Amino acid sequence: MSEVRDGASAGGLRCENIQVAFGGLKAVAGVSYDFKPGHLYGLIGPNGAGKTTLMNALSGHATLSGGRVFLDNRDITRLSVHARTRAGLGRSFQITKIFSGMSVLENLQLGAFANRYRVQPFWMPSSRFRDVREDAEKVLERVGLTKLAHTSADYLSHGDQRALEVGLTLLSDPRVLLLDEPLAGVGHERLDQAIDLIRRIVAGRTVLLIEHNMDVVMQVSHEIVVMVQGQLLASGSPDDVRANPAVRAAYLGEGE
Ligand SMILES: Nc1ncnc2c1ncn2[C@@H]1O[C@H](COP(=O)(O)OP(=O)(O)OP(=O)(O)O)[C@@H](O)[C@H]1O
Repeated sequence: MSEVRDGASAGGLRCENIQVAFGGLKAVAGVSYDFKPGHLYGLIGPNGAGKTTLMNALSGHATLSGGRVFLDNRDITRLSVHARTRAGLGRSFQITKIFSGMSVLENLQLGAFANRYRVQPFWMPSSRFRDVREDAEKVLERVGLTKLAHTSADYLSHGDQRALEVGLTLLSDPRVLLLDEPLAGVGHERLDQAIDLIRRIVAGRTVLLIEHNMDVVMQVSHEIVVMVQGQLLASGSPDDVRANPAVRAAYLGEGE
């Protein structure tokens, strides 16, 4: 487990009675939680439990049928995705948002440009802007992709694609980071490296991580939050959650 950085005063994310429905299906059925600054929360639960939908609700990608979201005690429920990003909330996706046909660095420059100027001018390469280039290069190094800067994103391994994806999220330097399966598809032999990367980039940020690999999520999280059928079943330290009979019955015991 990584240390909680002292002085991480900003980055509190709180949700109250979040509800998201798809037709008659209550994908998230009243979730309230207080995510404390600088802590890493592993969000786990069986397939279809509502984890991604809850993340979408927090990031503004899902329409709420009820509830409120607060970032540092500011009500952000009605803010757009972009306004939430500007307020300090970053989000990565399960399905990669990388542009094919562009290099790793070009992807980051495009993201950095959109982040700073909110539009991409089609008449001028974003690499011409020094601030954009610097933002991109800083992130490139942080996610360990410097050597692959000029490689086409199409030829990256799954692990490097995930690293680029996380890098795109880091461009806005979010205080709160929502990571949806950032290790999906990463080969066993690259897993330790990928975990190291996650640990490095999340230091000092508030993080909500969806991760299906139980060993990984128990290893990196300060606290585990368990969802089942759109609701919170339990939360607590990895050891407490692992030992919780209700969690074992509903989830961890699956397939045993
Ligand atoms: N856009 C959508 N339209 C209709 N139903 C949806 C939509 N998105 C999710 N659902 C449904 O909502 C429920 C919760 O889905 P969600 O993807 O949030 O679960 P999850 O816990 O993230 O699952 P997984 O671990 O498989 O990714 C599921 O029954 C899913 O089929």
